[in-house]
Amino acid sequence: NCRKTSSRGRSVVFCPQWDQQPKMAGSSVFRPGLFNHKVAIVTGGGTGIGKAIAAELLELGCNVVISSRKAERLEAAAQEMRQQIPPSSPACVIPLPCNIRSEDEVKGLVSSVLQQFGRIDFLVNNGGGQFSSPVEHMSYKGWKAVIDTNLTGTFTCCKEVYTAWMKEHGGVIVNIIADMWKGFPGMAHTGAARSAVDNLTKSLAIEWAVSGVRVNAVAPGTIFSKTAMENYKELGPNLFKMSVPFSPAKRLGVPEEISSAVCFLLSPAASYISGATLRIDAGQSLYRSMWEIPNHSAWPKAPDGENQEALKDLLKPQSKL
Ligand SMILES: CCCCCCCCCCC/C=C/C(=O)SCCNC(=O)CCNC(=O)[C@H](O)C(C)(C)COP(=O)(O)OP(=O)(O)OC[C@H]1O[C@@H](n2cnc3c(N)ncnc32)[C@H](O)[C@@H]1OP(=O)(O)O
Ligand SMILES: NC(=O)C1=CN([C@@H]2O[C@H](COP(=O)(O)OP(=O)(O)OC[C@H]3O[C@@H](n4cnc5c(N)ncnc54)[C@H](OP(=O)(O)O)[C@@H]3O)[C@@H](O)[C@H]2O)C=CC1
Repeated sequence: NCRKTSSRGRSVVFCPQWDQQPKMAGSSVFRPGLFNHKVAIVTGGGTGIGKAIAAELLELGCNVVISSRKAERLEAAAQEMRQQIPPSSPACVIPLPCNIRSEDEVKGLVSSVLQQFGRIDFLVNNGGGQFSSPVEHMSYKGWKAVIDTNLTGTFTCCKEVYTAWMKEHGGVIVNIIADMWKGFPGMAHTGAARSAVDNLTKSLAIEWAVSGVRVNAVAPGTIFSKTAMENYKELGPNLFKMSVPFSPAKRLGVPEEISSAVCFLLSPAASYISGATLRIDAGQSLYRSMWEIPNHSAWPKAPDGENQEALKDLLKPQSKL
């Protein structure tokens, strides 16, 4: 009963929940059954943002494969999500462990999904992460772990899903990246990887248009979840608390604010959108950097001349300018 007729006689979709403020966690604003019989792989689908994406897809009737390294946590998340599926829904959720850093494991994941479901309509590359460290203290191994996960892992998942299914049948891919638009001091490895995925998204959107595959990215601002916070160990609570003033919203985002955008990009409502990156950050990327630069005199001096003299005058304690 979401369908209404507009004044021009067109059938439009109207969901009463759209009037609700705010959106309820665990309740999609999209039409129930929107993704009935579709099949999605959500990497990192057992925690945080990925779990919210998987739950919203399930609510919309999609069969969802959640995948990440830790099998037990994945199974527990799947059990929890199963409790929310109404008996009338055709949807199901299954956990399939896979480390996206391993090409063989990704190949295994894709072939298991095709064996079990016979199709893959959606791929959400959400699995990933990083640790905080200035570059000078970052080891080669640490840099590589982050690049292998966020960049190469995304490449591998995209390539395997495309060659095994989407090349012949079409599909939609959404890559989760980050707010790296001003660089990412303190987490330069992830900034470099996510920026590369932003570019990869555009290349794939063009290369795979011929197969009817749409490829987009979502760049979240600072999104709070317990698992995201725990990743940073004892630094976690402070990192997330410290981030609040840097959001124009003056609050952090939550995973459900990312999942609705991902569902939009996967849906027919986005049928003409490809190669785009949607920033979901309340404007954070347009605002202040969190990286403090202390006062210093290390910068190279400006060239001598009349402008430099005038500038010195301006900066004198009792300048008349
Ligand atoms: C001062 C900072 C200013 C920045 C402001 C921050 C604002 C708040 C944050 C907002 C943005 C949030 C973004 C998010 O993405 S939140 C989600 C976080 N979730 C995750 O990151 C989950 C997944 N993460 C991981 O699995 C790991 O972080 C990692 C990708 C690194 C993989 O780890 P894994 O344990 O699987 O890898 P390895 O065992 O192979 O280790 C490889 C080497 O990596 C180095 N390393 C790993 N962790 C650390 C660490 N905490 N500190 C320093 N170095 C680290 C290390 O060299 C590892 O090798 P060794 O163990 O042999 O030394
Ligand atoms: N929270 C935030 O503020 C932001 C998050 N992001 C990104 O969004 C995504 C989700 O993060 P979020 O939900 O917040 O944090 P979480 O830590 O809850 O999620 C990270 C997920 O990625 C999985 N993962 C990590 N490494 C691998 C791997 N090698 N293979 C497969 N799965 C892996 C983890 O599962 P497991 O350990 O079982 O493998 C976990 O489920 C991440 O890519 C994150 O970096 C981007 C911008 C901001």
